[in-house]
Amino acid sequence: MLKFEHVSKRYPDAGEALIDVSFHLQKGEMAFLTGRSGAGKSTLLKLIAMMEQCTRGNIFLDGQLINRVSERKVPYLRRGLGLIFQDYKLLNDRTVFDNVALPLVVSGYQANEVARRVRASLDKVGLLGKERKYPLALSGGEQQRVGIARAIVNKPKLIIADEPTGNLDPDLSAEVMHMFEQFKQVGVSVLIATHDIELVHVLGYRVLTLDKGHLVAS
Ligand SMILES: Nc1ncnc2c1ncn2[C@@H]1O[C@H](COP(=O)(O)OP(=O)(O)OP(=O)(O)O)[C@@H](O)[C@H]1O
Repeated sequence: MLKFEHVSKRYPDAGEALIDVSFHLQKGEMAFLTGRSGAGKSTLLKLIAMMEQCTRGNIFLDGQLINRVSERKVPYLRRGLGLIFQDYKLLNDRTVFDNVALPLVVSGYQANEVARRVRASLDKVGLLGKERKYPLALSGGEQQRVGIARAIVNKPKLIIADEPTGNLDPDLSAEVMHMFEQFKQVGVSVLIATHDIELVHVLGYRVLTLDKGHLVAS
């Protein structure tokens, strides 16, 4: 599903953020990405999200080479990805429904299909009754679930999450992880960057560890 082959990334005027990173994440596999601050976790996720380009190596997403794709193709390829962020990145002047609907509207879906899919996504994260609320009227855990509903509404094959539980207490973090496990069970691959070593060990999934840009455990 996701394959890194000897991937390196150097930012202009900065050192190497990733050095010769290779790994393969299978369909329906869930893994954590850990490492100290500055180890390169966010950089690795940005390469997958096509927000940055690697300087060496190849990255395959579902068999397609995604480094060096033309700008025109990026929105199309991103539809196969669900992106989740620590700070939710919701539009606070739009309702929960509109936030979740956004990727579908951008993709040009008909209104009735949008409504059907948004409700299905909100149902999966347990927020069906909150469609008309605005994000700031929700708790942090609920806002993150809106972010998750938005990430899955396009039925992605791979979910990547950058510190998704960073702002949540342990109970809510466990709840969010449980949701990821449910996606995994229906064949979605999930890669989660986190500092929360305790949570990683409790759950017992594969751990990819970065140290100063090198993948030291996978
Ligand atoms: N846009 C950028 N321009 C220049 N250097 C950058 C940029 N983004 C990251 N870096 C550098 O690349 C290295 C890896 O950073 P990255 O953000 O990927 O690490 P991280 O493991 O996600 O850290 P954190 O846990 O603090 O988010 C760091 O040395 C950082 O300063």
